[in-house]
Amino acid sequence: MSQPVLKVSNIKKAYGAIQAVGGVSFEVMPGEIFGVIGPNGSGKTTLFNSMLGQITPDEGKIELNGQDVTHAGPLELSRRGVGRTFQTLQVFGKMSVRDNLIVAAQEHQGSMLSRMFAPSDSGLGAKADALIDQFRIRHVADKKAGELSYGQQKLVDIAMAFMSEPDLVLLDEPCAGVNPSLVGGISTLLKELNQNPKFGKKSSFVVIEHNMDFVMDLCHRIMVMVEGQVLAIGTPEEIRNNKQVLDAYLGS
Ligand SMILES: Nc1ncnc2c1ncn2[C@@H]1O[C@H](COP(=O)(O)OP(=O)(O)OP(=O)(O)O)[C@@H](O)[C@H]1O
Repeated sequence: MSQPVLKVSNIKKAYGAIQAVGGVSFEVMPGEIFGVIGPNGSGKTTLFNSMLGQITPDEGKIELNGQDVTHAGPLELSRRGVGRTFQTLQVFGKMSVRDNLIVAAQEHQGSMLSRMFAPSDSGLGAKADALIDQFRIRHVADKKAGELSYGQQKLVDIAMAFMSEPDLVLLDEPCAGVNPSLVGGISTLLKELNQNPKFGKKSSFVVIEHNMDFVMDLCHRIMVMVEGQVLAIGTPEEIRNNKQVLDAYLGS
């Protein structure tokens, strides 16, 4: 059996008396799309921020491809192959869509100094163009990102995470604020990126999302969190039919 891309073991994080995450463990396998759901305040964001090096857990271990990254910061994690999208848009509104993608990859590649001496786009333009086609945003590639609709900006935001050819992409509410008519398109796109990656390298995804239809349709396995604990991990079918999940979350 292959090694997990991500292995999270007994992560705990408290804020004063609030145990935001109270001992969470799971594994994400290569090529897997793993969903994290749970009611507001169940600890999803705290867990995500631990995996992204933005907060240090009080206890537990996080391993990426078998390496301990529990204390790695966001930049180191990015260099080790972790891409991310944010709940709120991170695009530069005054820059073109294409330049946003190029800058996202440069951020990943190195320091300001190394970038100053690098050729203008270091071959990243071709990569940006490939993603622009895959994301079907060619018609807006030269427009300022700030002039695009929110849904289109969200697509640019997601594409930015794929510029660094990540092993693992953490998607924080990719459907938040997106017009329901676009949600199906995002799901199709993510499945396509998972099955037929543009750069010949399969990524695993961890997705936090409140839109249940989207999660059930997209994810191979889903983890349900309640009050900082794992209530269940299973396939969409198993989660849909789990009585505890229905009582604690889906049925509410
Ligand atoms: N920086 C912080 N300081 C104090 N308490 C916090 C902090 N961040 C989160 N919490 C608390 O930890 C608990 C878990 O919050 P968290 O944001 O991780 O949940 P969540 O599942 O992501 O919620 P949502 O779905 O609303 O984003 C909540 O009780 C929250 O109030």
